[in-house]
Amino acid sequence: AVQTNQGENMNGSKLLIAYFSWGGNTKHIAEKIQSQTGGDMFRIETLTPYPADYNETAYGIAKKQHEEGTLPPLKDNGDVSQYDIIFIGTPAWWHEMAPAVKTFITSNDFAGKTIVPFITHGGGGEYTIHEDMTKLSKGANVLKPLVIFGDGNSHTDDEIKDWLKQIE
Ligand SMILES: Cc1cc2nc3c(=O)[nH]c(=O)nc-3n(C[C@H](O)[C@H](O)[C@H](O)COP(=O)(O)O)c2cc1C
Repeated sequence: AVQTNQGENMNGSKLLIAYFSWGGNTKHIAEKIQSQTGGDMFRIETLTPYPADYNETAYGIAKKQHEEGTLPPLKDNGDVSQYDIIFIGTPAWWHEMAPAVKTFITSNDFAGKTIVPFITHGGGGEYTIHEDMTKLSKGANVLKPLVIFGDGNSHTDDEIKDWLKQIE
């Protein structure tokens, strides 16, 4: 569900921070972005939750979904219609965005909107997630992603501040 804050700033644009997070890293970064922008928050969650066990999730379900290109159903597809700028956060899962994020993007209309990706990873970096989001979100302007290893470090707040300059 959408948590409403002021939701509006950055020259009157309405901001949404949508993210998927299994282990908490991407959630942590989403919260940092929220505290600097005041955007509304939306947590992307699959209808069937992933198991808490790493191997079961990573090598079982997520790997299979990656190989088969599955779009897992979500608890709530969200609604981006009232927003101008949508931050989309994902962990790198098997060299791409998490399947739930694909479902979120393909079940919303991003035409004419701005997407600002943020990615957390375990050492592999951003892969082709920027290009993949551009292809999936037909008609959106997809800006430069923020790319964070794990849940960040003591420079992360400054990095977010610099990265946000592209939308000011
Ligand atoms: C299913 C799964 C697949 C992953 N695949 C990759 C990968 O391909 N490359 C990488 O650098 N890290 C990979 N990781 C590590 C995560 O991207 C990293 O820990 C991320 O920060 C997790 O975000 P979260 O805590 O919000 O879920 C994977 C983790 C999981 C659970």
